[in-house]
Amino acid sequence: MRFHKYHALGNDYIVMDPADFPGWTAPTTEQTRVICHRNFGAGSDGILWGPLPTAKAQFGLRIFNPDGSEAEKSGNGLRIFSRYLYDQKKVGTAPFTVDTPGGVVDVVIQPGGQQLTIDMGHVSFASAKIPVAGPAREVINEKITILDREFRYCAATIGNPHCVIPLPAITPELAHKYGPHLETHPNFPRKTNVQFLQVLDRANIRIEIWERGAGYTLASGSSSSASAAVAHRLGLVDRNITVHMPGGRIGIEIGDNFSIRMTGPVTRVAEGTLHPELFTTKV
Ligand SMILES: N[C@@H](CCC[C@H](N)C(=O)O)C(=O)O
Repeated sequence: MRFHKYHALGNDYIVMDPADFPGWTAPTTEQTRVICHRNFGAGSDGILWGPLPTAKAQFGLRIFNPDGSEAEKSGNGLRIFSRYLYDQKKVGTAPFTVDTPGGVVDVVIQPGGQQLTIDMGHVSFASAKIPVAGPAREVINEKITILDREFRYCAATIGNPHCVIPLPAITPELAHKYGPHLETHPNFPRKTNVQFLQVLDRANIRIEIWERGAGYTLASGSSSSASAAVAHRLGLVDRNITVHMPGGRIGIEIGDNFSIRMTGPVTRVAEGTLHPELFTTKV
Protein backbone atom coordinates (compact mmCIF):
# COMPACT_ATOMS: atom_id res chain seq x y z
CA MET A 1 0.00 0.00 0.00
CA ARG A 2 2.45 2.66 -1.27
CA PHE A 3 1.44 6.29 -0.89
CA HIS A 4 2.95 9.49 -2.23
CA LYS A 5 2.50 12.80 -0.45
CA TYR A 6 2.75 16.22 -2.12
CA HIS A 7 1.63 19.75 -1.27
CA ALA A 8 0.54 22.64 -3.44
CA LEU A 9 1.01 25.85 -1.42
CA GLY A 10 0.28 23.97 1.80
CA ASN A 11 -2.82 22.20 0.41
CA ASP A 12 -1.58 18.64 0.85
CA TYR A 13 -2.74 15.44 -0.83
CA ILE A 14 -1.90 11.75 -0.69
CA VAL A 15 -1.74 10.06 -4.08
CA MET A 16 -2.81 6.41 -4.00
CA ASP A 17 -2.26 4.51 -7.24
CA PRO A 18 -4.88 1.73 -7.64
CA ALA A 19 -2.07 -0.51 -8.98
CA ASP A 20 -0.58 -0.43 -5.44
CA PHE A 21 -3.89 -1.37 -3.78
CA PRO A 22 -4.91 -4.78 -5.14
CA GLY A 23 -8.52 -5.63 -4.33
CA TRP A 24 -9.52 -1.98 -3.64
CA THR A 25 -12.14 -0.35 -5.92
CA ALA A 26 -11.55 2.99 -4.20
CA PRO A 27 -10.87 4.06 -0.60
CA THR A 28 -14.04 3.79 1.51
CA THR A 29 -15.29 6.67 3.66
CA GLU A 30 -13.78 5.06 6.78
CA GLN A 31 -10.43 4.37 5.09
CA THR A 32 -10.27 7.92 3.69
CA ARG A 33 -11.07 9.49 7.07
CA VAL A 34 -8.32 7.62 8.91
CA ILE A 35 -5.68 8.00 6.17
CA CYS A 36 -6.26 11.80 6.04
CA HIS A 37 -6.51 12.23 9.83
CA ARG A 38 -3.81 14.59 11.16
CA ASN A 39 -3.31 12.62 14.40
CA PHE A 40 -4.42 9.06 13.73
CA GLY A 41 -3.36 8.77 10.07
CA ALA A 42 -0.83 9.94 7.47
CA GLY A 43 -2.53 13.36 7.38
CA SER A 44 -3.75 15.28 4.32
CA ASP A 45 -6.41 17.57 2.84
CA GLY A 46 -7.54 14.69 0.63
CA ILE A 47 -6.77 11.57 -1.40
CA LEU A 48 -6.08 11.41 -5.13
CA TRP A 49 -7.06 7.96 -6.44
CA GLY A 50 -5.52 7.29 -9.84
CA PRO A 51 -4.54 6.82 -12.58
CA LEU A 52 -7.82 5.12 -13.54
CA PRO A 53 -8.87 3.88 -16.97
CA THR A 54 -11.18 6.27 -18.86
CA ALA A 55 -12.36 6.66 -22.46
CA LYS A 56 -12.49 10.47 -22.15
CA ALA A 57 -8.81 11.30 -21.49
CA GLN A 58 -5.36 9.78 -21.11
CA PHE A 59 -5.73 9.37 -17.33
CA GLY A 60 -8.72 9.13 -14.96
CA LEU A 61 -8.75 10.56 -11.42
CA ARG A 62 -11.10 10.44 -8.42
CA ILE A 63 -10.72 12.96 -5.58
CA PHE A 64 -11.73 12.32 -1.97
CA ASN A 65 -12.09 14.90 0.81
CA PRO A 66 -10.85 14.06 4.34
CA ASP A 67 -14.45 13.54 5.53
CA GLY A 68 -14.78 10.73 2.95
CA SER A 69 -16.97 12.68 0.49
CA GLU A 70 -16.00 12.73 -3.18
CA ALA A 71 -15.18 16.00 -4.99
CA GLU A 72 -15.82 16.55 -8.68
CA LYS A 73 -12.63 18.56 -9.20
CA SER A 74 -9.60 20.00 -7.40
CA GLY A 75 -7.15 22.47 -8.91
CA ASN A 76 -4.30 21.74 -6.52
CA GLY A 77 -5.22 18.05 -6.62
CA LEU A 78 -4.91 18.05 -10.41
CA ARG A 79 -1.51 19.73 -10.31
CA ILE A 80 -0.33 17.25 -7.67
CA PHE A 81 -1.67 14.22 -9.54
CA SER A 82 -0.03 15.48 -12.75
CA ARG A 83 3.27 15.91 -10.90
CA TYR A 84 2.93 12.32 -9.62
CA LEU A 85 2.47 11.10 -13.22
CA TYR A 86 5.59 13.08 -14.16
CA ASP A 87 7.64 11.68 -11.26
CA GLN A 88 6.57 8.14 -12.24
CA LYS A 89 7.66 8.91 -15.83
CA LYS A 90 4.14 8.24 -17.14
CA VAL A 91 4.21 11.73 -18.74
CA GLY A 92 6.84 14.28 -19.74
CA THR A 93 6.57 17.92 -20.76
CA ALA A 94 4.16 17.21 -23.68
CA PRO A 95 0.52 18.23 -22.96
CA PHE A 96 -1.82 15.50 -21.69
CA THR A 97 -5.41 15.15 -20.45
CA VAL A 98 -6.98 14.05 -17.14
CA ASP A 99 -10.63 13.06 -16.67
CA THR A 100 -12.30 13.96 -13.36
CA PRO A 101 -15.99 13.65 -12.38
CA GLY A 102 -16.08 17.46 -12.91
CA GLY A 103 -14.76 17.34 -16.50
CA VAL A 104 -11.62 16.76 -18.56
CA VAL A 105 -8.66 19.13 -18.13
CA ASP A 106 -5.51 19.77 -20.21
CA VAL A 107 -2.16 19.79 -18.41
CA VAL A 108 1.29 21.15 -19.27
CA ILE A 109 4.24 20.58 -16.91
CA GLN A 110 7.32 22.80 -16.97
CA PRO A 111 10.69 20.97 -17.12
CA GLY A 112 11.60 19.76 -13.60
CA GLY A 113 7.94 19.32 -12.65
CA GLN A 114 7.68 22.15 -10.13
CA GLN A 115 5.38 24.49 -12.10
CA LEU A 116 2.25 23.24 -13.82
CA THR A 117 -0.44 24.87 -15.97
CA ILE A 118 -3.93 23.42 -16.17
CA ASP A 119 -6.81 24.43 -18.43
CA MET A 120 -9.46 23.94 -15.78
CA GLY A 121 -12.58 24.35 -17.95
CA HIS A 122 -15.24 27.09 -17.83
CA VAL A 123 -16.73 28.79 -14.79
CA SER A 124 -20.53 29.04 -14.78
CA PHE A 125 -22.70 31.15 -12.47
CA ALA A 126 -25.88 29.23 -13.39
CA SER A 127 -27.83 28.07 -10.33
CA ALA A 128 -28.90 24.77 -11.93
CA LYS A 129 -25.31 23.80 -12.72
CA ILE A 130 -23.66 24.76 -9.40
CA PRO A 131 -26.22 23.77 -7.89
CA VAL A 132 -28.01 26.51 -5.87
CA ALA A 133 -31.63 26.07 -4.72
CA GLY A 134 -34.44 28.18 -6.20
CA PRO A 135 -35.38 29.38 -9.69
CA ALA A 136 -32.93 29.18 -12.62
CA ARG A 137 -30.70 32.28 -12.55
CA GLU A 138 -27.12 33.50 -12.36
CA VAL A 139 -26.28 33.70 -8.66
CA ILE A 140 -24.70 37.15 -8.40
CA ASN A 141 -24.73 39.40 -5.31
CA GLU A 142 -27.52 37.58 -3.48
CA LYS A 143 -28.19 38.19 0.21
CA ILE A 144 -27.52 35.47 2.79
CA THR A 145 -27.64 35.72 6.58
CA ILE A 146 -25.27 33.56 8.62
CA LEU A 147 -25.29 33.76 12.43
CA ASP A 148 -25.04 37.48 13.28
CA ARG A 149 -24.18 38.80 9.82
CA GLU A 150 -25.73 39.47 6.42
CA PHE A 151 -23.46 38.91 3.39
CA ARG A 152 -23.77 39.28 -0.38
CA TYR A 153 -22.50 36.21 -2.25
CA CYS A 154 -21.91 34.99 -5.78
CA ALA A 155 -22.03 31.28 -6.58
CA ALA A 156 -20.00 29.55 -9.27
CA THR A 157 -18.95 26.14 -10.52
CA ILE A 158 -15.82 24.96 -12.28
CA GLY A 159 -16.97 21.36 -11.88
CA ASN A 160 -17.25 21.73 -8.09
CA PRO A 161 -19.42 24.30 -6.26
CA HIS A 162 -18.19 27.59 -4.80
CA CYS A 163 -19.76 30.42 -2.77
CA VAL A 164 -17.70 33.62 -3.07
CA ILE A 165 -18.20 36.54 -0.66
CA PRO A 166 -16.51 39.79 -1.71
CA LEU A 167 -15.61 42.06 1.21
CA PRO A 168 -13.44 45.19 1.65
CA ALA A 169 -11.12 43.28 4.04
CA ILE A 170 -10.79 39.59 5.00
CA THR A 171 -9.31 37.52 7.82
CA PRO A 172 -8.84 33.78 8.49
CA GLU A 173 -11.40 34.17 11.33
CA LEU A 174 -14.15 34.91 8.78
CA ALA A 175 -13.54 31.54 7.11
CA HIS A 176 -13.39 29.70 10.44
CA LYS A 177 -16.55 31.34 11.85
CA TYR A 178 -18.88 31.50 8.84
CA GLY A 179 -17.37 28.84 6.52
CA PRO A 180 -18.94 25.75 8.18
CA HIS A 181 -22.42 27.37 8.16
CA LEU A 182 -22.14 28.44 4.51
CA GLU A 183 -20.79 25.00 3.49
CA THR A 184 -23.93 23.30 4.79
CA HIS A 185 -26.49 26.07 4.11
CA PRO A 186 -29.71 24.73 2.52
CA ASN A 187 -29.13 27.02 -0.50
CA PHE A 188 -26.43 24.53 -1.56
CA PRO A 189 -27.95 21.05 -2.05
CA ARG A 190 -24.51 19.47 -2.66
CA LYS A 191 -22.87 21.69 -0.01
CA THR A 192 -20.27 24.22 -1.16
CA ASN A 193 -16.69 25.42 -0.94
CA VAL A 194 -16.50 28.97 0.49
CA GLN A 195 -14.18 31.87 -0.28
CA PHE A 196 -13.96 35.31 1.31
CA LEU A 197 -12.58 37.59 -1.40
CA GLN A 198 -10.70 40.88 -1.17
CA VAL A 199 -9.81 42.68 -4.40
CA LEU A 200 -6.35 44.27 -4.03
CA ASP A 201 -6.16 45.86 -7.50
CA ARG A 202 -7.15 44.94 -11.07
CA ALA A 203 -4.56 42.14 -11.20
CA ASN A 204 -4.46 40.84 -7.62
CA ILE A 205 -7.01 39.30 -5.26
CA ARG A 206 -6.73 37.75 -1.81
CA ILE A 207 -8.90 34.88 -0.57
CA GLU A 208 -9.54 32.98 2.66
CA ILE A 209 -10.91 29.50 2.07
CA TRP A 210 -13.24 27.06 3.79
CA GLU A 211 -13.32 23.83 1.77
CA ARG A 212 -16.28 21.50 1.54
CA GLY A 213 -15.40 18.24 3.29
CA ALA A 214 -11.99 19.52 4.40
CA GLY A 215 -12.40 22.74 6.42
CA TYR A 216 -9.89 25.61 6.51
CA THR A 217 -7.11 25.15 3.94
CA LEU A 218 -4.07 27.25 3.07
CA ALA A 219 -4.72 27.25 -0.69
CA SER A 220 -7.12 25.91 -3.31
CA GLY A 221 -6.90 25.86 -7.10
CA SER A 222 -10.61 25.58 -7.85
CA SER A 223 -11.29 28.31 -5.22
CA SER A 224 -8.72 30.55 -6.96
CA SER A 225 -10.45 29.88 -10.30
CA ALA A 226 -13.96 30.60 -8.99
CA SER A 227 -12.92 33.70 -7.01
CA ALA A 228 -10.99 35.22 -9.94
CA ALA A 229 -13.97 34.55 -12.23
CA VAL A 230 -16.38 36.20 -9.76
CA ALA A 231 -14.11 39.25 -9.41
CA HIS A 232 -13.95 39.51 -13.22
CA ARG A 233 -17.73 39.01 -13.57
CA LEU A 234 -18.25 41.89 -11.12
CA GLY A 235 -15.95 44.08 -13.25
CA LEU A 236 -13.37 44.44 -10.46
CA VAL A 237 -10.34 42.77 -12.13
CA ASP A 238 -8.95 42.20 -15.62
CA ARG A 239 -8.14 38.80 -17.17
CA ASN A 240 -4.67 38.02 -15.72
CA ILE A 241 -4.92 37.68 -11.97
CA THR A 242 -2.63 36.62 -9.13
CA VAL A 243 -4.55 34.97 -6.31
CA HIS A 244 -2.91 35.47 -2.90
CA MET A 245 -3.67 32.85 -0.24
CA PRO A 246 -2.14 32.07 3.17
CA GLY A 247 -0.08 29.26 1.53
CA GLY A 248 1.12 31.28 -1.47
CA ARG A 249 0.12 32.46 -4.94
CA ILE A 250 -1.61 30.96 -8.00
CA GLY A 251 -1.83 32.62 -11.43
CA ILE A 252 -5.22 32.65 -13.18
CA GLU A 253 -5.87 33.66 -16.80
CA ILE A 254 -9.50 34.18 -17.76
CA GLY A 255 -10.34 33.51 -21.40
CA ASP A 256 -13.53 33.69 -23.46
CA ASN A 257 -16.70 32.48 -21.77
CA PHE A 258 -14.86 32.36 -18.42
CA SER A 259 -12.42 29.62 -19.44
CA ILE A 260 -9.72 29.32 -16.74
CA ARG A 261 -6.00 28.61 -17.10
CA MET A 262 -4.32 28.04 -13.72
CA THR A 263 -0.56 28.05 -13.08
CA GLY A 264 1.07 27.13 -9.79
CA PRO A 265 3.68 25.03 -8.00
CA VAL A 266 3.78 21.56 -6.50
CA THR A 267 6.27 20.24 -3.93
CA ARG A 268 7.10 16.56 -3.42
CA VAL A 269 6.97 15.70 0.30
CA ALA A 270 7.27 11.97 1.03
CA GLU A 271 6.63 8.41 -0.02
CA GLY A 272 5.77 5.52 2.25
CA THR A 273 3.68 2.49 3.01
CA LEU A 274 0.34 2.47 4.83
CA HIS A 275 0.36 -0.19 7.53
CA PRO A 276 -2.79 -2.41 7.74
CA GLU A 277 -2.96 -1.62 11.50
CA LEU A 278 -3.95 1.94 10.50
CA PHE A 279 -7.40 0.65 9.52
CA THR A 280 -8.12 -0.73 13.01
CA THR A 281 -8.55 2.89 14.22
CA LYS A 282 -12.06 4.35 13.83
CA VAL A 283 -12.25 8.16 13.51
N1 LIG B 1 -8.27 21.82 -2.65
C1 LIG B 1 -9.00 21.72 -3.82
C2 LIG B 1 -10.49 21.52 -3.77
C3 LIG B 1 -10.81 20.10 -3.28
C4 LIG B 1 -12.23 19.71 -3.43
C5 LIG B 1 -13.19 20.48 -2.56
N2 LIG B 1 -12.95 20.29 -1.16
C6 LIG B 1 -14.63 20.06 -2.91
O1 LIG B 1 -15.26 19.30 -2.18
O2 LIG B 1 -15.11 20.52 -3.97
C7 LIG B 1 -8.53 22.65 -4.93
O3 LIG B 1 -7.34 22.95 -4.93
O4 LIG B 1 -9.30 22.98 -5.83
